[in-house]
Amino acid sequence: MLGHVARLSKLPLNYLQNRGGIWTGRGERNYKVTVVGAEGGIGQPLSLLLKQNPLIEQLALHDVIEAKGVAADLSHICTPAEVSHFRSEELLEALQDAHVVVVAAGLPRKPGMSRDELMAANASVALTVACAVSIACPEALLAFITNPINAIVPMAAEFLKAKGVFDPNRLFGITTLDVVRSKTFIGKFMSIDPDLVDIPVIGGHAGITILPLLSQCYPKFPEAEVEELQRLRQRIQEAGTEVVEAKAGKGSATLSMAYAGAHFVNALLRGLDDEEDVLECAYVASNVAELPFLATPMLLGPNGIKQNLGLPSMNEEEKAAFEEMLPELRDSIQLGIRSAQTAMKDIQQEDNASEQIPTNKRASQSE
Ligand SMILES: NC(=O)c1ccc[n+]([C@@H]2O[C@H](COP(=O)([O-])OP(=O)(O)OC[C@H]3O[C@@H](n4cnc5c(N)ncnc54)[C@H](O)[C@@H]3O)[C@@H](O)[C@H]2O)c1
Ligand SMILES: O=C(O)C[C@H](O)C(=O)O
Repeated sequence: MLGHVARLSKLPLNYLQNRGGIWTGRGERNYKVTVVGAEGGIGQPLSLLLKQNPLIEQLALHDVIEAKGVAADLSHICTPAEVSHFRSEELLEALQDAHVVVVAAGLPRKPGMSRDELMAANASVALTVACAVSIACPEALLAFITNPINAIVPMAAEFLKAKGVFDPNRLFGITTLDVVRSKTFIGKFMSIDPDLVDIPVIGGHAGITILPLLSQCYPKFPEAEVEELQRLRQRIQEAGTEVVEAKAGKGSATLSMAYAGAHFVNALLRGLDDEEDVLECAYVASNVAELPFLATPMLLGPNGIKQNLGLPSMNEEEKAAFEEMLPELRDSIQLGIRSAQTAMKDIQQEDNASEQIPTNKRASQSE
């Protein structure tokens, strides 16, 4: 027991100020946040948590399912954020003037599915949002929860590039849940408050691409058997599947994801608010390693990413695990880029086809 006290006593004096409780912003600015997929398993609790964020002045809810009831319900909570709701066809209005757009729209996994298998259903959802953002609020910070994160973010980037509005500092895949889980499982392992645990999680957001760097954990691990650490890492990597299986066909993590999403959105807002030292891990466009997208720690600021802190130190075993996951991550990135290119080709073909229809027929078709 005293070993833990000794380790805790090595924490810096300002450590408590930096703890990861959800709301730590100074609340000096008022922001608009749009939640896309607000009616869903994640969207509803995420919106509940965001309604309590003092940095948010306007909380816009959008879903293809009418979000009127959820909006009315949330609007009775005695916090300043004004809640509005938008119907399926009102996405652009929902996004108008948004500072942060968080996307929780799309299908969740069922037992036995990989995240990449969700691409068939979720690519078009994510492209729709990326497209609307490029029109309504190209300067907003755009953060995807929608799976497969490893492919969705590269796809959105490719699409935004084609639209001429891609800013690598403003596009994020939210991997905070991997950090939240790491803190929780490590806290339990060390018998300490999980919020005291600080650990970088790099790579991506699926299986072995989720790489918690246990060697960089603070507080440092007690002398643990290598096998014990490997078991801990595997549990973090498979935690999503643990929830999918426990829910037995009724979806994937929603409440813990809402917590993680609300934490990440708050970090983005604190960055916009120019708060110092806002440090998070996220999956972003990157040139810190050989792959063009990677989750690493970064500092957030008024324009999104202020500084990508790059690859943390790794021990030999972690370096090997990092190398081992690169091919899988590369495949997902390519899947994303290909999906964007195919979608853009399809859109172009449709445009060309409609241009070839004589004007009088086009008019009668649109009637
Ligand atoms: N990044 C992560 O760590 C993480 C964690 C958990 C879940 N997820 C992913 O989040 C996504 C949502 O999960 P969920 O459990 O909330 O699913 P859900 O089915 O409960 O909710 C999804 C919501 O999105 C809405 N929606 C679908 N298409 C839309 C569109 N085009 N525009 C607006 N809204 C649309 C649906 O109507 C629904 O309300 C899934 O893809 C899941 O895999 C990611
Ligand atoms: O596992 C899933 O499909 C959902 C999410 O990515 C998670 O990690 O919980």
